[in-house]
Amino acid sequence: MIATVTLNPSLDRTLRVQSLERGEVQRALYNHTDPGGKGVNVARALSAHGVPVVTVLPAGGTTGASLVAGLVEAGVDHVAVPVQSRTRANVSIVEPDGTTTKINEPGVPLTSRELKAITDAVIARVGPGDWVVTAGSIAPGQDPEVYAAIGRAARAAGAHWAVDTSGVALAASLTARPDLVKPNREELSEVLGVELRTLDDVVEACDGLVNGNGLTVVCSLGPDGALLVDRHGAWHGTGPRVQVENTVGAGDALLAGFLYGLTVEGSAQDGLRSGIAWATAAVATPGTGVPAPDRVRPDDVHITEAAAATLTHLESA
Ligand SMILES: Nc1ncnc2c1ncn2[C@@H]1O[C@H](COP(=O)(O)OP(=O)(O)OP(=O)(O)O)[C@@H](O)[C@H]1O
Ligand SMILES: O=P(O)(O)OC[C@@]1(O)O[C@H](CO)[C@@H](O)[C@@H]1O
Repeated sequence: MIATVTLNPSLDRTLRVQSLERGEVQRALYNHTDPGGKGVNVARALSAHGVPVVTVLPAGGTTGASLVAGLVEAGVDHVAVPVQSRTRANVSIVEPDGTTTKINEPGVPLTSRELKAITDAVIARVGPGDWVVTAGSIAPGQDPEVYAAIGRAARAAGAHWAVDTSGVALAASLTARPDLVKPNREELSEVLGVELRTLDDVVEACDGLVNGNGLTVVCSLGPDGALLVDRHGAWHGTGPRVQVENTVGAGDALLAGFLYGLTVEGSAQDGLRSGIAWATAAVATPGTGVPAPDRVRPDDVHITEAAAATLTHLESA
């Protein structure tokens, strides 16, 4: 069983425009609403691939009700803890070449009673060998330790803990020793306070985390693919070139695919391969894309030992 937790989920609204003009009234060519938030997306992707998963989230107001309705419609097992504050709604504006402008609301901090209900719901669903994924931002004013506290409770229950968050919540999580962390390059750079221009820089930064804490790092690099670093080595993987529709949620598809490869197929390298295959399918899907199983092509993913690929300048740097 995999349980995902998103403390600041969102109802994701995607609008497609011909080209984004600041200060103009524009007509959308297309609009789409998805349940969103990083842990929610990880669960949507795993559920679409038949992996036993439950997603735990706070839900409030009409946006929360719409998010939950989307999970029901998609058949995603969930525990929605009722909260006082309205669930945020985030907006993505997508142009035909895939350029995406995203505006995320800050969200509202959860009360300690709401947090306890969420933690209790997670711990009730996991046991030894299961995974708990804590993912997404926390609202301004929320204690940065919240994900670390859930991670510690998960570990005490015998589960593994994966984290995908940013800023102070990521820093606090790292000190609590997760089993797996999935930053993107900017998040890694920010939390370590170092510039990461080349693949070599990223390998070195991930290595530092692995050596200090014994964890596994999957660092996503946008169009440059992703890097896996663990106690056994470092591998860089890239997917085939695809027509980019929308990159929102690509990192979540990467993490979901990684957990699928690790837990169903058996190794971290399998995880890197399926993670990149799922992420590639997600970027080719409109909206906050869930990679459809029939669009996932793990055989098209190219993986090399990172030692052989070092000093490559990152396209996205
Ligand atoms: N433009 C792109 N072309 C091809 N693949 C991409 C592109 N952008 C992202 N990907 C794939 O998606 C994965 C995750 O992307 P990215 O690094 O943008 O994650 P992220 O910043 O965590 O995303 P998000 O927070 O929106 O979920 C990459 O490792 C790569 O495999
Ligand atoms: O504001 P956060 O929590 O950092 O990110 C939230 C979010 O951008 O992440 C998902 C994509 O990864 C979207 O579904 C959602 O809108």
